[in-house]
Amino acid sequence: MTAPLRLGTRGSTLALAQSGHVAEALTAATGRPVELVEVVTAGDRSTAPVQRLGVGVFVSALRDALTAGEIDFAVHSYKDLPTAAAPGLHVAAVPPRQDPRDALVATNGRTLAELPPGARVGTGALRRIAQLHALGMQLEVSPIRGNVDTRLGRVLGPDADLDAVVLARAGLNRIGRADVITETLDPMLMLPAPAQGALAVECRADDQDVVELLALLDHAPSRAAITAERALLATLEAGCSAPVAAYAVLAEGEPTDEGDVNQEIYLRGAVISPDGTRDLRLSRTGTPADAAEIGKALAAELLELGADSILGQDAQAGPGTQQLGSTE
Ligand SMILES: NCc1[nH]cc(CCC(=O)O)c1CC(=O)O
Repeated sequence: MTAPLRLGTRGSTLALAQSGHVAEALTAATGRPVELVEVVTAGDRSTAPVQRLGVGVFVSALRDALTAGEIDFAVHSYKDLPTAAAPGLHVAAVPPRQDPRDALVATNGRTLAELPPGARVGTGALRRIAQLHALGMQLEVSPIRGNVDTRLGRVLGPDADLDAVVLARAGLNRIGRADVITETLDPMLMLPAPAQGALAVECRADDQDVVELLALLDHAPSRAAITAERALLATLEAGCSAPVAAYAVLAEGEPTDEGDVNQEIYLRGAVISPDGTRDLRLSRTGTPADAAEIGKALAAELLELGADSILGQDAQAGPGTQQLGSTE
């Protein structure tokens, strides 16, 4: 009998759901048993705002366990991965992406448009705070954090103190709570975080057996979309901490003269000041093979229009808004 592959995971409901899902898919594809190994990260132990901690805190303990050989692979929410490459590690699979959109969970079944001026909306991510302000609806946006259940409790629990929260639809789907969503937000209004809804399955780069097994779970269109979104983020990120959003979709483009089907990638990106008063949004189209170049080119266009001054403005806002990883 083959020894089970060890999959390192955080202990949160969301992480366990994601890891369990990948474990099942891998066993189905390879026949290899997978064992879950729980790893406690600094992010799980702390209650400080994620903006201050940086999302890297959720990731580093898993990466340390990988490097030390305590586990064979790990599953991350891709949007929580810093854009800097991790030495010696390799994202061997990007499984089919879940719904990347953000979702509103409001009291009394309300949609965003039904929230009155002064309504209290909770969210932790600067990207969401900025876009909520940019709507000009006089919403009172309060920073919240905690796991998905904690955040839902701010609206649905006995001690509810908010009118609504904004969360990733993918997270709610994965823990079986999509039923509480009162509106799925249009990406034109609430552009998702780069790589939202996607998973990164990571292992040691030199662990050839595991690299090959995990590659069976890779979904090329999802990887192309994430590549474009993260190239945009990485290009804008140089020392920045401002809200950056990006969303790429793959679609069938115009057929070639020979009648071949042509895949096209459509990337939309945004940089918004935290108070919502400066809001740059652009898009760009190309072929999936050029995903990274499209992301870089769109970032360059945003910088040309002044994204750097929005990013710089935010960097001067003080330690409370300093970021160490992505803005989520
Ligand atoms: N911010 C934390 C986080 N990291 C990943 C998800 C779930 C969605 C995903 O996998 O992209 C969430 C929750 C959320 O943003 O509401």
